[in-house]
Amino acid sequence: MHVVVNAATSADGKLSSRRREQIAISGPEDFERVDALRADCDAVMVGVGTVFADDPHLTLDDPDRVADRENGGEPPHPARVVADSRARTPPDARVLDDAATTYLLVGEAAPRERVGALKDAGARVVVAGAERTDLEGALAELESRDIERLMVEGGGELIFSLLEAGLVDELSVFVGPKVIGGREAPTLADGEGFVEGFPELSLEGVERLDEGVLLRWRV
Ligand SMILES: NC(=O)C1=CN([C@@H]2O[C@H](COP(=O)(O)OP(=O)(O)OC[C@H]3O[C@@H](n4cnc5c(N)ncnc54)[C@H](OP(=O)(O)O)[C@@H]3O)[C@@H](O)[C@H]2O)C=CC1
Ligand SMILES: Nc1nc(O)c(N)c(N[C@@H]2O[C@H](COP(=O)(O)O)[C@@H](O)[C@H]2O)n1
Repeated sequence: MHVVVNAATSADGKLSSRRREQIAISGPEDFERVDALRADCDAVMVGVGTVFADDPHLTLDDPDRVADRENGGEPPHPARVVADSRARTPPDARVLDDAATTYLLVGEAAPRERVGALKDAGARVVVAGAERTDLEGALAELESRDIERLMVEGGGELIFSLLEAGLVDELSVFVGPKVIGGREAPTLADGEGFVEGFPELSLEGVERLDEGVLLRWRV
Protein backbone atom coordinates (compact mmCIF):
# COMPACT_ATOMS: atom_id res chain seq x y z
CA MET A 1 0.00 0.00 0.00
CA HIS A 2 1.09 3.56 -0.74
CA VAL A 3 0.18 6.05 2.00
CA VAL A 4 0.00 9.80 1.33
CA VAL A 5 -0.55 12.17 4.25
CA ASN A 6 -2.01 15.52 3.20
CA ALA A 7 -2.89 18.35 5.57
CA ALA A 8 -3.00 22.13 5.82
CA THR A 9 -1.22 23.97 8.60
CA SER A 10 -1.01 27.58 9.67
CA ALA A 11 2.35 29.29 9.31
CA ASP A 12 3.06 28.18 12.89
CA GLY A 13 2.27 24.52 12.19
CA LYS A 14 -1.25 24.22 13.62
CA LEU A 15 -4.03 22.13 12.07
CA SER A 16 -6.72 24.04 13.94
CA SER A 17 -7.19 26.24 17.00
CA ARG A 18 -7.38 25.14 20.62
CA ARG A 19 -11.16 24.82 20.13
CA ARG A 20 -10.48 22.08 17.55
CA GLU A 21 -13.03 23.55 15.18
CA GLN A 22 -12.50 23.23 11.45
CA ILE A 23 -10.57 26.22 10.08
CA ALA A 24 -10.20 26.88 6.36
CA ILE A 25 -6.43 27.19 6.05
CA SER A 26 -6.35 26.17 2.38
CA GLY A 27 -7.58 28.52 -0.33
CA PRO A 28 -9.51 27.51 -3.47
CA GLU A 29 -6.45 26.30 -5.39
CA ASP A 30 -5.39 24.02 -2.56
CA PHE A 31 -8.90 22.65 -1.96
CA GLU A 32 -9.03 21.89 -5.72
CA ARG A 33 -5.70 20.04 -5.44
CA VAL A 34 -7.01 18.10 -2.42
CA ASP A 35 -10.11 17.05 -4.38
CA ALA A 36 -7.87 15.79 -7.21
CA LEU A 37 -5.69 13.90 -4.74
CA ARG A 38 -8.76 12.29 -3.16
CA ALA A 39 -9.97 11.26 -6.63
CA ASP A 40 -6.62 9.58 -7.27
CA CYS A 41 -6.83 7.43 -4.13
CA ASP A 42 -8.77 4.30 -3.22
CA ALA A 43 -9.60 5.57 0.26
CA VAL A 44 -9.43 8.68 2.43
CA MET A 45 -8.66 8.26 6.14
CA VAL A 46 -9.07 10.36 9.29
CA GLY A 47 -8.94 9.71 13.04
CA VAL A 48 -12.10 9.76 15.12
CA GLY A 49 -10.92 13.06 16.66
CA THR A 50 -11.44 14.65 13.25
CA VAL A 51 -14.88 13.07 12.96
CA PHE A 52 -15.83 14.63 16.31
CA ALA A 53 -14.30 17.99 15.42
CA ASP A 54 -15.28 18.41 11.78
CA ASP A 55 -17.95 15.81 10.93
CA PRO A 56 -16.27 15.52 7.49
CA HIS A 57 -17.89 13.91 4.46
CA LEU A 58 -14.63 12.92 2.69
CA THR A 59 -16.17 12.65 -0.78
CA LEU A 60 -15.31 14.35 -4.07
CA ASP A 61 -16.67 17.81 -4.84
CA ASP A 62 -16.10 17.87 -8.60
CA PRO A 63 -18.75 15.88 -10.53
CA ASP A 64 -16.31 15.43 -13.45
CA ARG A 65 -13.96 13.54 -11.17
CA VAL A 66 -16.85 11.35 -9.99
CA ALA A 67 -17.76 10.63 -13.63
CA ASP A 68 -14.12 9.86 -14.54
CA ARG A 69 -13.88 7.33 -11.73
CA GLU A 70 -17.14 5.66 -12.77
CA ASN A 71 -16.05 5.55 -16.41
CA GLY A 72 -12.86 3.86 -15.25
CA GLY A 73 -14.85 1.18 -13.42
CA GLU A 74 -14.14 2.58 -9.95
CA PRO A 75 -16.65 3.51 -7.25
CA PRO A 76 -17.82 7.13 -7.64
CA HIS A 77 -15.98 8.21 -4.48
CA PRO A 78 -12.99 6.72 -2.68
CA ALA A 79 -13.81 4.64 0.39
CA ARG A 80 -13.70 6.42 3.75
CA VAL A 81 -11.68 5.08 6.68
CA VAL A 82 -11.85 6.12 10.34
CA ALA A 83 -9.31 5.00 12.97
CA ASP A 84 -11.70 4.54 15.87
CA SER A 85 -10.37 2.07 18.50
CA ARG A 86 -13.43 2.28 20.73
CA ALA A 87 -16.13 2.58 18.05
CA ARG A 88 -17.03 6.11 19.17
CA THR A 89 -18.04 7.39 15.71
CA PRO A 90 -21.59 8.76 16.03
CA PRO A 91 -23.93 6.53 13.95
CA ASP A 92 -25.29 9.70 12.31
CA ALA A 93 -21.83 10.98 11.30
CA ARG A 94 -21.62 12.20 7.70
CA VAL A 95 -18.89 9.63 6.92
CA LEU A 96 -21.51 6.94 7.44
CA ASP A 97 -23.97 8.11 4.82
CA ASP A 98 -24.41 5.98 1.71
CA ALA A 99 -22.26 8.14 -0.61
CA ALA A 100 -19.29 5.77 -0.27
CA THR A 101 -18.09 2.65 1.52
CA THR A 102 -16.80 3.41 5.03
CA TYR A 103 -14.40 1.29 7.05
CA LEU A 104 -14.07 1.74 10.80
CA LEU A 105 -10.80 0.43 12.24
CA VAL A 106 -11.52 -0.68 15.80
CA GLY A 107 -9.71 -2.56 18.57
CA GLU A 108 -10.87 -5.91 19.97
CA ALA A 109 -12.03 -4.16 23.16
CA ALA A 110 -14.49 -1.90 21.33
CA PRO A 111 -17.92 -2.28 22.98
CA ARG A 112 -20.00 -4.79 21.03
CA GLU A 113 -23.19 -2.76 21.17
CA ARG A 114 -21.44 0.28 19.64
CA VAL A 115 -19.84 -1.87 16.96
CA GLY A 116 -23.26 -3.38 16.22
CA ALA A 117 -24.90 0.03 15.96
CA LEU A 118 -22.20 1.21 13.56
CA LYS A 119 -22.58 -1.90 11.40
CA ASP A 120 -26.33 -1.20 11.35
CA ALA A 121 -25.48 2.33 10.20
CA GLY A 122 -23.62 0.85 7.22
CA ALA A 123 -20.00 0.71 8.43
CA ARG A 124 -17.64 -2.09 7.48
CA VAL A 125 -15.72 -2.88 10.66
CA VAL A 126 -12.08 -4.00 10.63
CA VAL A 127 -10.76 -5.28 13.98
CA ALA A 128 -7.02 -4.87 14.54
CA GLY A 129 -5.21 -4.56 17.87
CA ALA A 130 -6.34 -5.25 21.42
CA GLU A 131 -7.17 -1.76 22.77
CA ARG A 132 -5.93 0.96 20.37
CA THR A 133 -6.24 0.22 16.67
CA ASP A 134 -3.12 -1.53 15.32
CA LEU A 135 -2.58 0.60 12.24
CA GLU A 136 -0.15 -1.77 10.53
CA GLY A 137 -2.57 -4.70 10.85
CA ALA A 138 -5.56 -2.59 9.86
CA LEU A 139 -3.86 -1.19 6.75
CA ALA A 140 -2.82 -4.70 5.72
CA GLU A 141 -6.46 -5.75 5.98
CA LEU A 142 -7.53 -2.75 3.88
CA GLU A 143 -4.94 -3.70 1.28
CA SER A 144 -6.47 -7.16 1.08
CA ARG A 145 -9.72 -5.34 0.23
CA ASP A 146 -8.11 -3.64 -2.79
CA ILE A 147 -7.12 -0.37 -1.13
CA GLU A 148 -3.72 0.21 -2.69
CA ARG A 149 -3.46 3.98 -2.42
CA LEU A 150 -4.53 5.58 0.85
CA MET A 151 -4.79 9.31 1.52
CA VAL A 152 -4.69 10.41 5.18
CA GLU A 153 -6.09 13.86 6.02
CA GLY A 154 -5.40 13.93 9.76
CA GLY A 155 -5.54 14.84 12.45
CA GLY A 156 -2.33 15.19 14.37
CA GLU A 157 -2.73 12.15 16.64
CA LEU A 158 -3.31 9.79 13.71
CA ILE A 159 -0.54 11.31 11.58
CA PHE A 160 1.98 10.91 14.41
CA SER A 161 1.02 7.25 14.92
CA LEU A 162 1.36 6.50 11.22
CA LEU A 163 4.78 8.18 11.09
CA GLU A 164 5.86 6.35 14.26
CA ALA A 165 4.82 3.03 12.71
CA GLY A 166 6.78 3.81 9.53
CA LEU A 167 3.63 3.60 7.43
CA VAL A 168 3.83 6.95 5.57
CA ASP A 169 5.32 7.16 2.06
CA GLU A 170 4.56 10.81 1.18
CA LEU A 171 3.75 13.94 3.15
CA SER A 172 2.11 16.97 1.51
CA VAL A 173 1.63 20.05 3.63
CA PHE A 174 -0.03 23.25 2.52
CA VAL A 175 1.26 26.03 4.76
CA GLY A 176 -1.30 28.81 4.74
CA PRO A 177 -1.22 32.52 5.53
CA LYS A 178 -2.52 32.38 9.11
CA VAL A 179 -1.05 32.24 12.61
CA ILE A 180 -3.22 30.20 14.97
CA GLY A 181 -1.00 29.68 18.00
CA GLY A 182 -1.94 27.99 21.27
CA ARG A 183 -0.08 25.26 23.12
CA GLU A 184 -3.23 23.10 23.10
CA ALA A 185 -3.93 23.59 19.39
CA PRO A 186 -3.35 20.44 17.28
CA THR A 187 -0.23 20.31 15.13
CA LEU A 188 0.67 18.19 12.14
CA ALA A 189 2.11 15.43 14.35
CA ASP A 190 1.00 15.25 17.99
CA GLY A 191 0.94 12.03 20.01
CA GLU A 192 3.96 11.51 22.27
CA GLY A 193 6.32 13.14 19.78
CA PHE A 194 9.72 11.81 18.79
CA VAL A 195 12.85 12.19 20.94
CA GLU A 196 15.06 10.15 18.63
CA GLY A 197 14.70 8.27 15.37
CA PHE A 198 13.05 11.33 13.83
CA PRO A 199 11.54 10.40 10.46
CA GLU A 200 13.78 11.78 7.71
CA LEU A 201 12.10 13.63 4.86
CA SER A 202 13.33 14.23 1.36
CA LEU A 203 11.96 17.38 -0.30
CA GLU A 204 10.31 16.58 -3.63
CA GLY A 205 8.43 19.78 -4.44
CA VAL A 206 7.79 23.39 -3.46
CA GLU A 207 4.96 25.30 -5.09
CA ARG A 208 3.24 28.60 -4.41
CA LEU A 209 -0.54 28.07 -4.12
CA ASP A 210 -3.17 30.58 -3.06
CA GLU A 211 -1.39 32.81 -0.54
CA GLY A 212 0.66 29.94 0.85
CA VAL A 213 3.06 27.21 -0.16
CA LEU A 214 2.69 23.51 -0.86
CA LEU A 215 5.56 21.35 0.39
CA ARG A 216 5.82 17.77 -0.83
CA TRP A 217 8.13 15.38 0.98
CA ARG A 218 9.01 11.71 0.56
CA VAL A 219 9.31 9.99 3.95
N1 LIG B 1 -5.95 21.38 8.70
C1 LIG B 1 -6.07 20.12 8.32
O1 LIG B 1 -5.62 19.73 7.24
C2 LIG B 1 -6.79 19.17 9.20
C3 LIG B 1 -7.19 19.55 10.45
N2 LIG B 1 -7.75 18.64 11.29
C4 LIG B 1 -8.03 19.07 12.66
O2 LIG B 1 -7.36 18.20 13.56
C5 LIG B 1 -8.09 18.11 14.78
C6 LIG B 1 -8.31 16.67 15.13
O3 LIG B 1 -7.06 16.07 15.32
P1 LIG B 1 -6.81 15.07 16.52
O4 LIG B 1 -7.56 15.55 17.73
O5 LIG B 1 -5.37 14.84 16.61
O6 LIG B 1 -7.61 13.78 16.09
P2 LIG B 1 -7.35 12.61 15.01
O7 LIG B 1 -8.25 12.85 13.86
O8 LIG B 1 -5.91 12.39 14.76
O9 LIG B 1 -7.96 11.37 15.79
C7 LIG B 1 -7.28 10.90 16.94
C8 LIG B 1 -8.04 9.73 17.50
O10 LIG B 1 -7.95 8.63 16.59
C9 LIG B 1 -8.09 7.45 17.34
N3 LIG B 1 -7.12 6.44 16.96
C10 LIG B 1 -7.39 5.14 16.73
N4 LIG B 1 -6.28 4.47 16.52
C11 LIG B 1 -5.26 5.33 16.62
C12 LIG B 1 -3.86 5.17 16.54
N5 LIG B 1 -3.29 3.98 16.33
N6 LIG B 1 -3.10 6.27 16.73
C13 LIG B 1 -3.66 7.48 16.97
N7 LIG B 1 -4.98 7.67 17.08
C14 LIG B 1 -5.79 6.60 16.90
C15 LIG B 1 -7.82 7.81 18.81
O11 LIG B 1 -9.01 7.65 19.58
P3 LIG B 1 -9.43 6.14 20.01
O12 LIG B 1 -8.15 5.42 20.38
O13 LIG B 1 -10.38 6.32 21.11
O14 LIG B 1 -10.06 5.57 18.79
C16 LIG B 1 -7.41 9.26 18.78
O15 LIG B 1 -7.87 10.00 19.89
C17 LIG B 1 -9.37 18.89 14.55
O16 LIG B 1 -9.23 20.16 15.12
C18 LIG B 1 -9.47 18.99 13.04
O17 LIG B 1 -10.17 20.15 12.65
C19 LIG B 1 -7.99 17.35 10.90
C20 LIG B 1 -7.65 16.94 9.65
C21 LIG B 1 -7.02 17.81 8.70
N1 LIG C 1 -6.68 20.31 3.06
C1 LIG C 1 -7.34 20.91 4.06
N2 LIG C 1 -7.27 22.24 4.23
C2 LIG C 1 -7.92 22.82 5.23
O1 LIG C 1 -7.81 24.14 5.38
C3 LIG C 1 -8.70 22.07 6.12
N3 LIG C 1 -9.39 22.66 7.15
C4 LIG C 1 -8.77 20.67 5.89
N4 LIG C 1 -9.51 19.89 6.69
C5 LIG C 1 -9.81 18.54 6.32
O2 LIG C 1 -10.87 18.48 5.40
C6 LIG C 1 -11.90 17.66 5.93
C7 LIG C 1 -13.23 18.14 5.49
O3 LIG C 1 -13.67 17.30 4.49
P1 LIG C 1 -15.07 17.49 3.76
O4 LIG C 1 -15.01 18.81 3.06
O5 LIG C 1 -16.13 17.44 4.78
O6 LIG C 1 -15.13 16.35 2.80
C8 LIG C 1 -11.70 17.80 7.43
O7 LIG C 1 -12.26 16.83 8.17
C9 LIG C 1 -10.22 17.75 7.49
O8 LIG C 1 -9.84 16.42 7.31
N5 LIG C 1 -8.09 20.11 4.87
